[in-house]
Amino acid sequence: MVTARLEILSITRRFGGRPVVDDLSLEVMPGQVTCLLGPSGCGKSTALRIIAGVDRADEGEIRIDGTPVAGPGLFVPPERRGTGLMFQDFALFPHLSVADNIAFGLSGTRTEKRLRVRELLDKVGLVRFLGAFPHELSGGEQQRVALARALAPRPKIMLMDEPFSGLDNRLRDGIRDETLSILKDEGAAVLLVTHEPEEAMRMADEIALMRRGRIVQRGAPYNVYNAPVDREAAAFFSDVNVIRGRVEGALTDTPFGQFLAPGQADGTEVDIVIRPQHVKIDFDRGGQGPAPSPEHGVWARGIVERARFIGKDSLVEFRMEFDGSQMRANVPSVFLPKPGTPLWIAIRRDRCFVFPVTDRSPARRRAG
Ligand SMILES: Nc1ncnc2c1ncn2[C@@H]1O[C@H](COP(=O)(O)OP(=O)(O)OP(=O)(O)O)[C@@H](O)[C@H]1O
Repeated sequence: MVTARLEILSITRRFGGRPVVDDLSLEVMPGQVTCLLGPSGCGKSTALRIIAGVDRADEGEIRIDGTPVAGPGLFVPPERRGTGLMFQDFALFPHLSVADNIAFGLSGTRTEKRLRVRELLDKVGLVRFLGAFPHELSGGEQQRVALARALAPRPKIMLMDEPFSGLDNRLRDGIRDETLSILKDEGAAVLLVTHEPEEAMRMADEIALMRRGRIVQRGAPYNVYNAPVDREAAAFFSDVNVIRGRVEGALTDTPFGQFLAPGQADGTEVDIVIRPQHVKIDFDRGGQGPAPSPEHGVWARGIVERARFIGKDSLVEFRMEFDGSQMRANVPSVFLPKPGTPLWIAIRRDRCFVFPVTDRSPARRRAG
């Protein structure tokens, strides 16, 4: 069995008595990218800072290649942990050339250093900037130099905190892909902190979804997106429709007919959650209903309240005839029906998630 490069064992960090990182455990294997994903303030950066060794946990242990580097009575300083760091403000040293910036943390002979700098600049496609100074480079180019600098000493673990957030939107996708391929090439274990689900899905082999200091779900991006643990996890990745119902005999009534709520006791309130991109719509055909198409699922009638153009899609909002609840559909080809238009809406049961309502579930939105 391959040993995990990075093992985080039950770390807790409190500020003013409040646990900001709360009994968090995680491991990252060599060559794997794990994204610590969560909303602002959930404790991601604090966790990363503890792993880097720039902060200390109150409890728990950290191991690198099986060797403890932090734990009760033990603290290995950051520079001896063999980790590469890349933070949001990846400031390069302004008075050093690109080559000297990259060579900064390197040991070895001058020739060895020169070769490594050259190899990395080749990887990030910036050999021509070898002698340039940071202010002569664009934001994207500086970011690539920062990556080269972090990778230069061949860290076994790369810790990255929102490394792309300072970049222009148009640059970001390209640089993310390029960074990913360089990281894979170097074989480092990567832990990347982000609050953007798209970034995590694009970069990660594994997503660790974090909330209020804890990891609530871990898995491949596909699984975390398609099998969320609860309503909040589903809603973190996209806007969601929520149909609230009460269970009677393992069934709950919805505008789309009865839904199974297996394992839920009578009287339990449940939320049926579906993403707007999984909602289909069809015309009313003079009151005759939609054309039968079992692949689209179960149908219900709604009245258009609003339709908005949102780039390549449009977002259509409905009020359901059944109970006045609201639903939204993302329609891929731009389609802007007028308010008041009756339309049919279909959802597939296998695209819906059913969760019992908890104290934290906001109430269903109602029209009017
Ligand atoms: N040194 C500190 N002293 C007191 N509170 C702190 C300290 N560092 C962080 N916190 C608090 O801990 C919480 C988590 O902060 P952290 O930066 O880890 O969150 P985050 O998930 O990385 O958020 P963001 O994405 O906004 O950076 C916040 O409420 C923050 O105010």
